[in-house]
Amino acid sequence: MRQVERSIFDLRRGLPVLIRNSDPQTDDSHRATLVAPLEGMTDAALQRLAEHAGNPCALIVTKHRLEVLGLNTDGDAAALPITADNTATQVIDWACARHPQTQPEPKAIQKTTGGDAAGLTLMRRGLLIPAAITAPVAADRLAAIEARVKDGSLLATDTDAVANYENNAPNFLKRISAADVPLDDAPRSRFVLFREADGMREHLAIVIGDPEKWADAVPVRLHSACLTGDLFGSLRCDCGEQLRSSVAKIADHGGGVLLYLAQEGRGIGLANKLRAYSLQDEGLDTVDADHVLGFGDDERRYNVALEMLAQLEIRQIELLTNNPSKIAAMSRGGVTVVQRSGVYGRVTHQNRRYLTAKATRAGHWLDQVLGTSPEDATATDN
Ligand SMILES: Nc1nc2c(ncn2[C@@H]2O[C@H](COP(=O)(O)OP(=O)(O)OP(=O)(O)O)[C@@H](O)[C@H]2O)c(=O)[nH]1
Ligand SMILES: [Zn+2]
Repeated sequence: MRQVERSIFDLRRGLPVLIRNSDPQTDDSHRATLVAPLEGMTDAALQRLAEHAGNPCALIVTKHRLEVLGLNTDGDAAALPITADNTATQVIDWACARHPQTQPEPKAIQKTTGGDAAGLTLMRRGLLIPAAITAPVAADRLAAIEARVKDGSLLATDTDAVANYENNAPNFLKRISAADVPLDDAPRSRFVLFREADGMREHLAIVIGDPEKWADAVPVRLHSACLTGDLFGSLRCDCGEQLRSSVAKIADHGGGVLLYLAQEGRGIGLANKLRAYSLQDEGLDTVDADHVLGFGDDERRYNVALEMLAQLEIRQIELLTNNPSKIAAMSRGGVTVVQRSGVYGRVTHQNRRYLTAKATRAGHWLDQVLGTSPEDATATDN
C-alpha cells in the first residue's frame, strides 16, 4: 500500500512510475506500464518514456475530456495514441486545452489497459490534471526497467494495490487530536482533527456546544474547503459567508457540527480550481470549465463525512445545505436527514453567474437568493 502513496508523490514531482499489472492472465506485452503526469511534460521526457518502455506512448483521458474533444468511449476513459510526430505541447493541449491546436485521430482511440486506468486513478488522487501519459513496457525491456526499480531510481506499484487503495479500508480515518477553539460566532467550539490513513488529507469536525445537550437530530453543515472563499473572502463564490453563517446558525440552534472537508474545488484541488477559474474567465460556466479539464460535474465523495459522523455517533441530522446531492449522499450512507435548512451568502455581480450555474446545472435550491437583486441580496431561511 505504501508504494501507492509514494508513487502519487513522485507523480506530483513530475517523475514517472511503473505500474505492474496484477492480473495473472495478462499477456507479456501488458505486464507493466510506465506512467507519467502531464504537468511539466517535455518533448525530451516524452521521447525518453517511449524509449525506456520500448513502445509508443498514449495519452489516457477521461470520458468527460473525450466529450470535450468531440469523441466518445464506452468506458470511463480511453487511450489516445501519441506518435513520434506529436509534441508534448500538443499532447498537453489534448488533455486540457479548451481549443487544442491539433486533434487526436478519432479512429486511433483505444480501450484502456489496467495500467492505464490505475495511472489515471493516481493522477486524480494526487489532484493533478486527470490525464496520464502511459507506455506499456515491451517484454524485452522489462528486466532493465525492473533493475531501475531495484536500484531505487524508479518507484513501482501494481494495479491491485491501486484498486484496493480506492476502496476505503476499515479505520481509513483516524482521529488525531482535538482542542477547544472559541469562535467569534460560536464561543464554545472544539476542533477535532481526522487524518486519512495514507496521510494525505486531513479533515476537521468543529463541534459546537455541548454534545450531551444536543437534540436527536443534530444540526450539521458539510462544508467543502474553499481556500479562496473561506479564508480570503473571494467574491467569485459564496463559500466564506456560508461558512461563517453556518457556524452562527449551528450555535443559535444550541450546537451541532460543522465538518470542514478537504475537498477543495468540488474535489478537484486548488491547482485545478484556479485553472477552471481561468476557463470561466473565457466564458465557460463552473461545470463546463471542470469538464474541459477532464473532470465530472462534481468530484466530491462523502465517505469521509459519513465516517466522521459515525465516529461522532451522529445518525440523524438537520442538514444546512442548498445542495440536493449532499442529502442523497447522507441517505445512501445511512444517515437520516430529518430536516434541511438553506444557508446563503450574498449574491454579488461577481458570483451571480456561479450561483446561477449551481442552480441550473446541479439543482441547488437557490431561488430564494437568485430571485432577488444583486449586491444586497442577503437571505436567511427563517
Ligand atoms: N471546481 C470548482 N469548484 C468551485 C468553484 N467555486 C467554488 N468551488 C468549490 O465548491 C465547493 C463548495 O462547497 P460547499 O459550499 O460545501 O458546497 P455546495 O456544493 O456549494 O453546497 P451547499 O451545501 O449548498 O453550500 C468548495 O469546495 C469550493 O472550493 C468553481 O468555480 N469550480
Ligand atoms: Zn468558494
